[in-house]
Amino acid sequence: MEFVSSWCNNGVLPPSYVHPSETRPGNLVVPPGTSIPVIDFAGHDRNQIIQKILKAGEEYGFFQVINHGVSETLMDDTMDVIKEFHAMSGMEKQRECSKDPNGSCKLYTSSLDYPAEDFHYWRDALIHPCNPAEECIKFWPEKPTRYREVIGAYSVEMRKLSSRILEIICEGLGLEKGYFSSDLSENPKIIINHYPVCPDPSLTLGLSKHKDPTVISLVLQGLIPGLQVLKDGQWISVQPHPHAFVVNIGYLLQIISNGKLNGAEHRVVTNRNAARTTITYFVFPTNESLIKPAKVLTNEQNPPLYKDCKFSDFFTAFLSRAVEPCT
Ligand SMILES: O=C(O)CCC(=O)C(=O)O
Ligand SMILES: [Fe+2]
Repeated sequence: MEFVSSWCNNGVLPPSYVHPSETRPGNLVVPPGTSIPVIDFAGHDRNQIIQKILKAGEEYGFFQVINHGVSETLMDDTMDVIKEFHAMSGMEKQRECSKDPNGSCKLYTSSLDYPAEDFHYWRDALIHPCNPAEECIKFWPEKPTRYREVIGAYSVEMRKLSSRILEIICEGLGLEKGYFSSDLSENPKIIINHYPVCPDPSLTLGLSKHKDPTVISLVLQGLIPGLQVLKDGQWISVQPHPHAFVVNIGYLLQIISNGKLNGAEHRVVTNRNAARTTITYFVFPTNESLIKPAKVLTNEQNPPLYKDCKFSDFFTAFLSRAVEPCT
């Protein structure tokens, strides 16, 4: 199993990457008009921001934030470092991701279960934990030389920004203060996706339709489009917005909000002219966390739509592609 980036320059899309006609993107032109809300954190008062986030979470399960307080220099440095990482040779990447005997840094191609796939995905990826920093960072890559410094600083900022967004959602949903600043957000992970230039984007995918198994996810997607969200049965593109973060309601928040917020399905299409590299901060709970609809959001008229379930069980069901775990 070789990384796509190691052989993609031969200009051929191997048959195992050609997806069936029902799931391949085909026509890559997505309908204009419906666009994912862009929320300006500096432009509104707190109540307006709460309302905008809740509305976007209900209607799209996605929104973008601008003027979020994260330094643009750090965002640019992060983009540079992740591109440099994926530009290294396969052997070098393997070596830099093998420092933990327990395998906490996972480098892979397509999905975590390549041998079981019917069709492969046009992407290489690295995922690793980022909290607590002092336990994780010593296993991260040391090449590119600034990896630990930059991704370490980036993780700190993502923890702050995700907590801020979750506090807003907490208040908007009427949950008790600090609901998410608990075991529900204690095990965040960084995932770095790389989608090389692809000879025929109409036939393949970078990532198939999925919901994230997270509370929320924060994506830095750079300037190359590729991320699409399923809205009312149609794929719409998440238009790149310089220095914005794309925020995505995960399936866990859909459960906790008892279906009020929508863990939206999304996918990634590839690009014929430009490679795309993205970094996502996944807000994950600890394995022992109990995932369940918040009590204040259920009553006789609104019975719980999901069963209580331990995060580790949810995740196992999710990986086995159970369509709606915890129902
Ligand atoms: O690369 C992207 O734009 C999104 C990646 C994503 O959806 C994921 O890693 O779950
Ligand atoms: Fe995702």
